[in-house]
Amino acid sequence: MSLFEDQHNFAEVILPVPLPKSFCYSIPLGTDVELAVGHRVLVEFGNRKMYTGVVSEIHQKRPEKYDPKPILEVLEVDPSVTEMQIKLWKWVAEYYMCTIGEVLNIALPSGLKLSSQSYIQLHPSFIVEENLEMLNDKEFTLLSTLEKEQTVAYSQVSNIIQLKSPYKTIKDLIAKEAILLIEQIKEKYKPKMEKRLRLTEQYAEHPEVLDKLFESLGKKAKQGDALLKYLTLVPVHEDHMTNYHGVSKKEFINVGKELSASSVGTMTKNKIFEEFERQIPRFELSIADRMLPTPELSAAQNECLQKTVTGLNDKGVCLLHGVTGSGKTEVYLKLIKSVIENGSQALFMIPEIALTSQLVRRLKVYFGDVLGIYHSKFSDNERVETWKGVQEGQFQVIIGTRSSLFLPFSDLELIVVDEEHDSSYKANDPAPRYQGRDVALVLAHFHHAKVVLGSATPSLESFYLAVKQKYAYAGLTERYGNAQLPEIKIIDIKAMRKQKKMKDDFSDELLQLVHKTTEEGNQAILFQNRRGYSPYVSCETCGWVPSCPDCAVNLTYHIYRNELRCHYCGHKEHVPKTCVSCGGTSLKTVGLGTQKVEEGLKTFLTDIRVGRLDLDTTRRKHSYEQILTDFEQGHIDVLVGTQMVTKGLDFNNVRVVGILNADSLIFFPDFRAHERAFQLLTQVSGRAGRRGDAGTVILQTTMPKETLFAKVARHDYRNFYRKEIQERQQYHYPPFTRLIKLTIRSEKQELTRDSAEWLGKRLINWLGAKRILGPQEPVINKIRNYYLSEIMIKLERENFDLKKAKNYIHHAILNLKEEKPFKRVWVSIDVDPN
Ligand SMILES: Nc1ncnc2c1ncn2[C@@H]1O[C@H](COP(=O)(O)OP(=O)(O)OP(=O)(O)O)[C@@H](O)[C@H]1O
Ligand SMILES: [Zn+2]
Repeated sequence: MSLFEDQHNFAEVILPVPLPKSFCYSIPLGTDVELAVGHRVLVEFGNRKMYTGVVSEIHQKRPEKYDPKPILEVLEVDPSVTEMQIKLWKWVAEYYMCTIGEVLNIALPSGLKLSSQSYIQLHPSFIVEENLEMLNDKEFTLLSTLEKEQTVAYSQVSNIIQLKSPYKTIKDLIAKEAILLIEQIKEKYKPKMEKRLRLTEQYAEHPEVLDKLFESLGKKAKQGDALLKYLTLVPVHEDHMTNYHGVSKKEFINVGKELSASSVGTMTKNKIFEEFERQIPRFELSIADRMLPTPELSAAQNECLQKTVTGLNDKGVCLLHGVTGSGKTEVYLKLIKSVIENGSQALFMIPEIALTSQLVRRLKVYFGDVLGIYHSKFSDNERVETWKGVQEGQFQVIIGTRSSLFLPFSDLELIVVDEEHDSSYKANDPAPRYQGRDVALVLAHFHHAKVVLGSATPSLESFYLAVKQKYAYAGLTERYGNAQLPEIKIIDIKAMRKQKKMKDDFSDELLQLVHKTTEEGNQAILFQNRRGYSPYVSCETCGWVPSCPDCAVNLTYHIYRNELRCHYCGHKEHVPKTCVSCGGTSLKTVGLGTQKVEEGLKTFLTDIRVGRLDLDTTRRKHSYEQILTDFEQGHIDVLVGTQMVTKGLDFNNVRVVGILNADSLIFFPDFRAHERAFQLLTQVSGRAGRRGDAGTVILQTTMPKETLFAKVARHDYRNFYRKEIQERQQYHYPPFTRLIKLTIRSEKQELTRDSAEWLGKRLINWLGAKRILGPQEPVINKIRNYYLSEIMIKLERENFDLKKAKNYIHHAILNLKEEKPFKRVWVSIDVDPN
C-alpha cells in the first residue's frame, strides 16, 4: 500500500479489454477532482500497459486477493460518461453475452480513449511562434518536439517534458487547441478544404472595369454566360464585399449544365477569376439547400402524426408503416420538433450514414445548429465533438447510425428508428453484436422516452408486435402528392430467351423502357445484387473455377484491372492465362455483376450516361455523395448498383427501375431470406415514380410464378406477412423463439469439427437436443484461413429462464477452452443473429 493512497475508497474501473469484469483500483490522495462514477481515468493494466477506463463504482471494499494499483490520473473534471450510459453498457454486455469492456470499446469514441497507444500531433492551425505568451516551458518543449517530429506517442511524452504524469500538460494543450490527440498515426486530422472561385480584385472593386469586361466578352458567349452566372450568385455589383467568399468551384460549374468548365478555366487563366482554397465547415448547406421550404403536412400525414402521438402516449412505441414515398420523414420531423420545443433531446437513427446525405441535409435545414451528426465513418475528433455537443446540451437532435445510441444523452424524449427493418442496424464483428433497433427500445425504456419505428416494409418482429398490440400502429397508405405506386411487371427470363427477346441479361422490354425514359429526359435505376463483373470465371474445357486460397469461395471477376478478387478477405490475383487444371486457354465469365450490367447497358444503348454505385465505386470518403449528386443533377441517366441503390433514395425523375435477376434473393439458406427479398424488392421498386407520372418496374426472373414476387408486384405487405409469420411459427423461428448462434473457428478443419461436436454435445446435455441445431459447417466454411462451424441455439421466448441458459452457454464455452486439444479454438456468440 502506498503512503499516498486513500485507505478507504476504491474505484471499480471498466477497461477496454475482453475480460468479463471491472477492475479495482485505489484512489490516490490529493487528487484535484473528487472521483465519481463516469469519470475517465488513466490506469495501468497488465504488463505496464496504460488504458483509459471508466469508473463504474466507488466503494470501500479492499480486494482481498491482490493489492490494487493506484489510479494514475483522473482525465477530466466532469465525468464524460453518465450513469445511464453505464447502465446501458451493462445491459448490452449481458444481453449480447459479451464483456463490458467490449461494449466500452465501441461506445466511447477513440478520441476519449487515451492509451499508451495514443499519439499527439500539432493542431494544423496552431502556430507556436505566434502563441508564445500562452505557453509555459513544458508546453513549449513539447510543441517544439512536435514541430520537428510530427507525431509523438503518448508514452514518450513524460520523457520529453520530464514529468511523470504528463496528462495535465496534454490536457491544457488540447484546451488551447494547440495539439490533437489521435488514436493511430494514419488517421491524421485534416481539415476539409474546398476550391473556390471569385473575381479578381481589378473587376470586383471597379464596376466600370467590370462593365468593359462584359462588352469585350460579347463575342465569347460562353464566358459571358459564366460571368453573368457568377454575378447572379454573388451580387458583386451591389456589394463588392460579397466577392470575398466567392463560390464553390464545383458547385458553380455544376449549377447550370450549360456552363463549360473549360471557359471557366480560360477565364481563370486570363485573370478574370481567381481560385483560392478555404476550409469548409463539416456540414455546409449548398445554395439550393438553403432555399428549401419547410413543408406543410398533407391531410394524410397529419392524420398519421396524430395517430402516432396518441399511439406513443398509449404504448410508448409506435410502428409507422408508410408505403415508399409516403412522406414518413416529414412526420418524424414534426415529432422531433415538438421534442426540441420541450427542451428535450431526440435521436434520429438511420441504418447507414453514407446512404442518407440527402436526409442529413434536410435535417440540417430544418434544425440548424441544434443538430449533431454521429457515425463510425467520422474521424475521432469529429466524434468527440458530437459527444461533447450532446453532453453540453448544444445538440438536441442527433442523426446517426446505431453507435449513436451510446452518446451521453441526459434528457432523451424520443428515438426515431428510420427504415427499422434494415439489417445494417445489426452489428456483426467485433462484439458486441447488438441489434441497434432493439437497443434503442431499451435505451428509451431507461429514459422513459418514446420510440417510433418507421418503414415501408417493417420487420416481421415489429409488425408482429404491432399486431399483438404491444406497439401502436400508424399507417400511411398513399404516396405524398398524388404520386402513384409504380406498376411492377414480372418478366420471365427463360421465356424471353426462347422468343429471342433477350439481349444478354436484358429483356427487350427493359431496354426499350430505359431508352424511352431517358429520351424523355428522365432517369432509371438498375439493380443487381452482385458487385464485380461476374461472380466467377470457369475454364471452357474442364470447368475449373478459380477460388480464394484462404476462403472457401470462388473469386469474382473485376474487369477494370482484369483481376480476380475475393469478396471475403480482399485477396486479389491476375486472371490466369491458362487453366491451372487442364492448361486450356479460354476462360469464360459466368453470372452477372454490376460492372457487367454497366457494360451491357453501354453496349445496347449507346447514347446514355451510366453511373455505378457499389462498394467498388464508393470506397473513397465522398465518392458516394458525388455519384448521387451527379445523378440528382442529371449528369447520369441510369444508375446501376447493388443494394446501395435500394435504400431511401428520393429522386424526382426516376421513372424506371429494373431488377436484373431476382432469383438469387430468395435462394439464400436463411430463415429470413423471404423477408429480406420482399423488403429489398419493394424498396428498390419504391424509387420509381416518386413524383409526377407513375413509374414502372421490370422484375426479371426465371421463376415468374413465385408467389413472393406476385406479392411484391401487388404491394401486398399484409399477405406477405401472414404467410411468413405462419411459417415462422410452424418452424419455431423468431419472433416465436430466440436464436443464439455460436461460431466455432480454428486453423484446422478437424479441430473445428471436433470442438464443435464437443460443444454441441455439452449443450445438448444442458439444454436438451430440441434446442440445439448443428453443429453444421456454413456454406462458406473457410474464411481467411479459419475453418468455421456453427451451432444454432433456439430458445423459447416465454416461460423460460434465459439467464440460466446463457450461463450454461458461457460455461460450456469456458469448459471447451479448458480442454487441452481445444486451446486454439475461438467461439463467438451472436444473440439474435441476422
Ligand atoms: N408535406 C410535404 N410537403 C412537400 N413535400 C413532401 C411532403 N411530404 C413528403 N414530401 C416529399 O415527398 C417525398 C417522399 O417523402 P419521404 O422521402 O419522406 O418518403 P418516405 O416515406 O421516407 O419514403 P421511403 O420509405 O421510400 O424512403 C420527398 O421528396 C419529400 O420531400
Ligand atoms: Zn478470401
